[in-house]
Amino acid sequence: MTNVTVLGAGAWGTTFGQVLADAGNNVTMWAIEPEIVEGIRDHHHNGVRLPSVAVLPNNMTATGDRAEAVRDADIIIVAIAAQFARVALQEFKDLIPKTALVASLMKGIERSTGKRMDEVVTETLDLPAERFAAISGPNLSKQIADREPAATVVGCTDLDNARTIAAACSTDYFRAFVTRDVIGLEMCGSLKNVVALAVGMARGAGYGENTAAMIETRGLAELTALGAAAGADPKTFAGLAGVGDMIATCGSPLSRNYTFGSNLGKGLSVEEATKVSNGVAEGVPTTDAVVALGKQYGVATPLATAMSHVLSDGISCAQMLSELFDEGISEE
Ligand SMILES: NC(=O)C1=CN([C@@H]2O[C@H](COP(=O)(O)OP(=O)(O)OC[C@H]3O[C@@H](n4cnc5c(N)ncnc54)[C@H](OP(=O)(O)O)[C@@H]3O)[C@@H](O)[C@H]2O)C=CC1
Ligand SMILES: O=C(CO)COP(=O)(O)O
Repeated sequence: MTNVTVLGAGAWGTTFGQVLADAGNNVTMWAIEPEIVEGIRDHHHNGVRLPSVAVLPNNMTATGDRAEAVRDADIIIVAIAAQFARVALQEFKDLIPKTALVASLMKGIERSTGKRMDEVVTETLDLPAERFAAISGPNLSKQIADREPAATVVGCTDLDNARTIAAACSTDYFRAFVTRDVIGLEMCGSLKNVVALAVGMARGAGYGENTAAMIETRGLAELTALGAAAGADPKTFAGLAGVGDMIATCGSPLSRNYTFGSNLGKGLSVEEATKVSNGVAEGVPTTDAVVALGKQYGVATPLATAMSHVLSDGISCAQMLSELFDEGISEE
């Protein structure tokens, strides 16, 4: 029996814990908040972050004790809001078993450093690259919590380790593919959130499918160019973690990023949209990091730049859309 520990009992962390439990693993959730720990451990319920699931599986428990959480773990899954991953993981640095594999569900770029989560996790835990995996795909948590069929991609430079993690999270409703392209998965997952903010904003402002499709395809071109410059395999962007996640996230009010954008499009301020957000909208802090990465790699990032002007300067949706294009006629 494999012992899997999930750090962070948010909506996706808890849902993924359920997937792992359904796959037959012993699952331990670690959370800071005592209310969440007690809820999962004593009542098999996470009423704070995943109230839609009435009863979590029996082979899923929780603790607030860091050492106890990871002591016997074969696999550790990190599901903490990206901007807090470094500070949270520092506390685990000397506790992680020397043979454990560590996988990240997070989709964001650290704003203060411009680093991807693979960089943040390996650096903070002093973990060799071959023991780190990124997990990314079209994975809206509520639908997977309802056990609707879905798939994801597990990326690790060591394909055998990717396969081990993929096997640990495979169930009759959840399928995991593997890749070596960790950078591609990280860039897809992080950058599509910025695109979802823009699509949500356009939809919230009342625009239709043509506008959404325009933003999505221009966004895909932008994230492919930036990802390739960062070292990703461009093929990854056409797969589940790229186009797949873009379709799911940009088309669903279940996405926190889409909904955040939609609220901006309806006229809410960034502060107001943050207040009503049902969980972390990673695209918000990631937007500026994408702009900075674009400058670092010499890649144009008109979409992220326009969204940055929305978030920092409060420009309108129409202004944001007009900033996406040059004055002249350009080749697609
Ligand atoms: N929800 C989804 O559908 C999907 C989410 N993701 C990604 O997974 C990651 C987690 O998302 P999700 O679980 O949905 O997010 P939630 O907003 O539901 O939860 C965020 C998690 O981060 C934790 N956290 C925040 N700050 C700290 C801190 N300082 N120390 C420790 N823990 C902290 C929260 O703990 P606490 O509850 O105690 O505040 C909570 O467990 C994100 O990067 C997201 O982009 C990826 C695919 C799908
Ligand atoms: O990444 C997701 C779906 O794959 C979830 O998106 P949100 O974080 O916007 O809810």
